[in-house]
Amino acid sequence: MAPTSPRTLYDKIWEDHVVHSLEDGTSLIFIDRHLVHEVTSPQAFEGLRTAGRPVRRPDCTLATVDHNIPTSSRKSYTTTESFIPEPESRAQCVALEHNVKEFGLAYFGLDDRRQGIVHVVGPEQGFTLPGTTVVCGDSHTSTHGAFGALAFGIGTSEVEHVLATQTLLQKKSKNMAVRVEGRLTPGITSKDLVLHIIGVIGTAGGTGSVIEFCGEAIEALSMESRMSMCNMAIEAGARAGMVAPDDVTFAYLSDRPLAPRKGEEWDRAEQYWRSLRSDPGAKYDVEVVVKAGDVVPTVTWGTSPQDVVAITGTVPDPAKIADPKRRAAIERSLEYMGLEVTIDKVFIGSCTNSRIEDLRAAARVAYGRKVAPNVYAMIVPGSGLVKIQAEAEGLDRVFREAGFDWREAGCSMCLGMNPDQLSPGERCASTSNRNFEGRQGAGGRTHLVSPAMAAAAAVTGKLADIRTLIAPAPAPASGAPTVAIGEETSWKDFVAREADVSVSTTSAAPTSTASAPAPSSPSSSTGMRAFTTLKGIAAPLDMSNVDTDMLIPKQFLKTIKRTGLGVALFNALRYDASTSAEIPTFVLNREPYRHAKIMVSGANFGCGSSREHAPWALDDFGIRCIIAPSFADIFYNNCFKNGMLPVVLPEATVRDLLRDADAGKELEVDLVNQVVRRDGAPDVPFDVEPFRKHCLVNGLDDIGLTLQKEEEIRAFEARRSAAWPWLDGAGYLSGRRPASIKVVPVVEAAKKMDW
Ligand SMILES: CC(C)[C@H](C(=O)O)[C@@H](O)C(=O)O
Ligand code: SF4
Repeated sequence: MAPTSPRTLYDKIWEDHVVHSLEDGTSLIFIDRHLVHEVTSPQAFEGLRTAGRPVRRPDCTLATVDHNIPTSSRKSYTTTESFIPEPESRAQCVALEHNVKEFGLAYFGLDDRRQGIVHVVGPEQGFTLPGTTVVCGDSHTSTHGAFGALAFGIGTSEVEHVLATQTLLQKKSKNMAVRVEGRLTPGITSKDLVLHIIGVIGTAGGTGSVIEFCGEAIEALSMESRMSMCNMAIEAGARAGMVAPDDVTFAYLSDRPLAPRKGEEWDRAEQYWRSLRSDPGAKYDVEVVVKAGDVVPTVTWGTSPQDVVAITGTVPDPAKIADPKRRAAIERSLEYMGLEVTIDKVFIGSCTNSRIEDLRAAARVAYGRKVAPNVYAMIVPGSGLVKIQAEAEGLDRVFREAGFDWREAGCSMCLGMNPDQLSPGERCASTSNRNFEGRQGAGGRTHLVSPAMAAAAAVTGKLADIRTLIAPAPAPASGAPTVAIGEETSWKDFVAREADVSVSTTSAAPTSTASAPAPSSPSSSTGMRAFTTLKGIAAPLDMSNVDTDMLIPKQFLKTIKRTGLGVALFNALRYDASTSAEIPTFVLNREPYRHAKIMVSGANFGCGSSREHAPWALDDFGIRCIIAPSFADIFYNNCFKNGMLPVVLPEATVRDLLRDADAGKELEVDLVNQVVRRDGAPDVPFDVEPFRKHCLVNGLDDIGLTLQKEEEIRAFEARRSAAWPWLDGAGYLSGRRPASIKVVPVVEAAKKMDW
C-alpha cells in the first residue's frame, strides 16, 4: 500500500469532515459546532420559517446574546423587553429569544450567568473541542482554532444553511504556517505577538489560507493566549487560525461541562486529539518565520490592524513612502488619528482579551495604582462566569479601587452596538481587535494593545511601555483589596458546577440526536436570483482594504431584515456626520455613479467582519458586481449567496477598468462567457469556480441543493457517531448528563433562564 503523504493539521480535520465532493473541488463539509448570536441570525431563522425547515441538529447549536446588550448592572433585570432601552437592539435580542424557543435551541440569556461573548462562552463550556468544525455568523470564530479546531466565520445565508443542513459548501483553503521561534520576553503577550505578525504579513497576508501557528513560543502559550492569537487571524485576512492541541489544551478542557466525560469517553477522545498534529514533512503553501525575541510591546497607530508600531518606535513618515496608494492611506490614517500620546478612554474587554488571564494581567498593573484623572477606564469581562471568577479572586476590587468601571459581560465598546461608545475625537487604548475608522464610535480613535498595556495606559493617562511598570506597585491605599493578586482560583469552581443545568425549551426538541430529524419540507433547489450578464455604470473606488465596517457601519446592523440598507452603504464616507448632508466628492454622490451597477476597487475588498449586511447594502443600492484584485474570504462567499458576483482580476487590469469607470464608461460583465466587456478595448476574461457559476447562472439556492444530499449527510452522521461519539448530543438538550448533581448558585442575583 502506498504510504499516505504527510498531512497538515488542517488537511486532517478537513478530510475528516467531507460529506461529499464535487468535481471542481467544492466540498460539502459537516459542521460539528454552531454558535449563534443576535446580530447575524434573525434573517436566517426567518428563512427557515418561510421554508418550513427545522434546525437539523439543535444538540450541536448554542446561542447567546452579546453584541447589543447594555453592560450595566442586571440586578433589576426582569425581561429583555424592559431591560434594553434602545428599540432596535432590543428587537434583535427579543427576536433571538423567540427563535431559540421556536426552534428548540440551548440559549444563555441575559439572566443566565453563562451568558457572554460567543467566542468566550464556547471554549469555556467545552463546546469547542479539538478536531471539530466550528462556525458562527461572526468573523472572530477563528478564536476557536486555538483548540485545534477548524473554526471560521460565516454570513447569515450560511448560518441558515448550517441550521437547516448542519453542513456547508466550502472550497479548501491554502495551508499557511506561521512559526514563532524562541520564547517571548517578560511583559510581552500573545496580543503583542499577533499584532507584530499582522504588521509583518499585512491584513491580506493570510487571505485564502488557514494559518497554523506553531513553534516554541506558541507551544509555551496558555489557552487564553492562544485564543487571542487565533482570534486575530481574521485580522490577517485568514479563513481561520489554528494551534495543534496538546497537554495545555487537554488540561483546559478537562471536566468542562460539554467536554467528553472522564473515563472511556475522554480517553478515546484524547487518543484522537493526539493524532491532530501536522505530520513531519507536511507541506505548507506559505510559511512565515517570526522570532519571538523581536517582539516588544506593540500598539496600532492607524486605522487598520496592520498599522502597528513598537511602543518604543515611531510612526511612518508618509513622505518616505514611494507607493502613492500606500502613502495616501497612511496620510488619511494619520489625519484621522491626529496622533498624540494622551488617551481619554481605556477599554479592557472583547473576544480577544476578556478572559480571566487577561483580567489578571490588567489587575497586576492596576494594583495599588489609580486611573489617571483624564481617563475613563472600563473592564468588561467576556462572560458572566469570567466575571464571577474575577470577583472571587478580588480582581474587581483591585479595579474599582484603582478607579476602573467594572461592567457586565458583552461585546461592549469593541464595536459599540450598545451604549458603550467613544465620542468623536476621543482616543482609546483598547484590548479589542479592530481599529477601523468609527469602529468604537463615530470619529473615535482606537489604539489596539494588550490588557497589560491598556491598564498601563489607564494609570499613566498615555500610551506607555508596560515594561517600565512591571516592577512591584506601591503599597495599596487603605480600603484596598484584601485578596492579593496571584491568588488564582480554578475555573472548575465556577464552570464545572454548571454542567448539569439543562435548558428547557417550549418546543418539542429532540432528546436524542444520534439520528437527525428529516427535513419537514420538500427541498427545493431554486430560489436565488440568477446572474447572467450585467451592463451598466461602474463606480471607481480606488482604495485597498475596503472593510465591511466602512461598507456598512454597526448602527445599521440592528435590523432584522435584509432589505432597505442601500442608504447605509458607505455611510461615513457618503454623509457628513454632523449635518447628514451628502459629501459631494464621494463617488456614489456623483453623477453618473449614483446609478452604478458595478464597483471597481482595490485589493482585499470586504475585509473585516462577516456581516452579510455589506453585500445586502451594495445590492440595495443597485451594485451587483464588484471587481477587485482580491477579496476577503467571507465577503466573497456572502456575495454568491445573494446572487451577486465578485470578479477577481489582476491589479493592472483593475487599473484599466478604474480608468474606464473614471471616464464614466459602462462595463458589461458576462458571467456565462466569463468576460468583462469594455467600450473600445478588448474583452477581459475572468475565472470563477464552476460550481459557484452554475448556482449563480441558474439561480440555485444552496440549501435546496444540499438537502438533496440527505442520504450522504445521514451516512456521514452515522460514521461520526461511531468514530467520535462524544460529539453527539453534546448540547444542553441531550439530557445525557445525570440530573442528580445539584447546581450551586454562585451569585444570588444570577438566576437561570428557564428555556
Ligand atoms: C456583528 C458581526 C457580524 C461582526 C463580525 O463578524 O465580526 C462583529 O462581531 C464585529 O466584530 O465586527
Ligand atoms: S470582535 Fe468585538 S463585536 Fe465582534 S464578536 Fe468579538 S467582542 Fe463581539
